[in-house]
Amino acid sequence: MSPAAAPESAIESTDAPKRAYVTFLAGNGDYWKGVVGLAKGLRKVKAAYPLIVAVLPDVPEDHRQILEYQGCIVREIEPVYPPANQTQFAMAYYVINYSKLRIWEFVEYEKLIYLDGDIQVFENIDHLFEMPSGYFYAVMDCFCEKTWSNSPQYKIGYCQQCPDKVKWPVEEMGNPPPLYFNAGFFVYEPDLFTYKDLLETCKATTPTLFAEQDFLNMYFNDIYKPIPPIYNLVMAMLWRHPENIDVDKVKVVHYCAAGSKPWRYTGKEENMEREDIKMLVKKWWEVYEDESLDYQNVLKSETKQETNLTPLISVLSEAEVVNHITAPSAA
Ligand SMILES: O=c1ccn([C@@H]2O[C@H](COP(=O)(O)OP(=O)(O)O[C@H]3O[C@H](CO)[C@H](O)[C@H](O)[C@H]3O)[C@@H](O)[C@H]2O)c(=O)[nH]1
Ligand SMILES: O[C@H]1[C@H](O)[C@@H](O)[C@H](O)[C@@H](O)[C@H]1O
Ligand SMILES: [Mn+2]
Repeated sequence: MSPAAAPESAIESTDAPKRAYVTFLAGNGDYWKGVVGLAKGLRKVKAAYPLIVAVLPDVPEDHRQILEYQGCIVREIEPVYPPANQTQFAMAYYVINYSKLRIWEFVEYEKLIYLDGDIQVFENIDHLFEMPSGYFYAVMDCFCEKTWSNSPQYKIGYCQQCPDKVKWPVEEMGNPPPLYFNAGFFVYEPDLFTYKDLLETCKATTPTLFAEQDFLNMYFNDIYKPIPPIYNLVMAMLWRHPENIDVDKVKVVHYCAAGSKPWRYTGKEENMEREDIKMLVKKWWEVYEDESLDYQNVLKSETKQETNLTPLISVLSEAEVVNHITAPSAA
């Protein structure tokens, strides 16, 4: 059995709607470590669905092999570039993220949950697939960090996380901006019409500060439904809006604050010496380093269990009591 094929076969054996988790990987840097951590985290919480990694052509073969070894389904996607000579309006660092739009093409899946590679899942979130279809689900962002300093929200001191603290100046500026989500985590439905329309609309849209995140916010504004911050803890929430967060209830952590990526963490950057941050970085490392969560080790221990059960199963099936379905657990 090839390591990459197993998770898919696990769900092919049922009539359940096809679902998966999906992340995105670009370049030959160290983000693959985040993806390995994520694959192991999903396994730890016994996610029922596999992890697809949408990779750009510049991801080296040895990194792809590591991901397959971890049970991921690796799928190459073509890069998407925003209109030429307009890229100076978006942060260069974010430009590759437009390629994320390709994941609307994965129509053999009915519903997918997208997660950034710098996200970790600490509790099972399969139930999010059960939310009504027809919407785009994601967590509301926070506007208080310096990354937002060029935005009107930041200049006014307005944040949608506490809209009554500094009120939006309706008289001068009109209605407050629509709710805005962080695009590191979302629940969506792939669809070819939407896919083509996303690409065409993107071509005709001037890139802005947060690149595809701004674009997705604009595009899905009508069907956006906020979900609680426990499904994508944007780290700055811990010091900007502690009253909105109960860190013990958080299921999904997004290591997005400057200096917080666990595999690069030094503790030197602003806020990084906080106890809650240290604790979350430590929790990420515990998953990443846990060899019992390596896909190959999980396969081996499952095979062992099956071998132990074989005599009992064959007696039972002779009596036509059981149907022996050998579907390995997913992810
Ligand atoms: O060299 C890189 C850079 C990024 N990525 C992938 O792209 C994702 C997004 O990059 P970051 O996580 O570093 O970015 P942030 O979390 O700071 O960015 C946020 O804003 C971005 C705007 O482009 C995206 O919307 C992103 O999903 C959202 O979480 C990564 O997780 C990873 O999956 C790579 O694979 N290699
Ligand atoms: O996508 C960005 C990014 O993740 C930043 O680190 C964060 O400050 C923002 O709130 C977010 O919108
Ligand atoms: Mn991220």
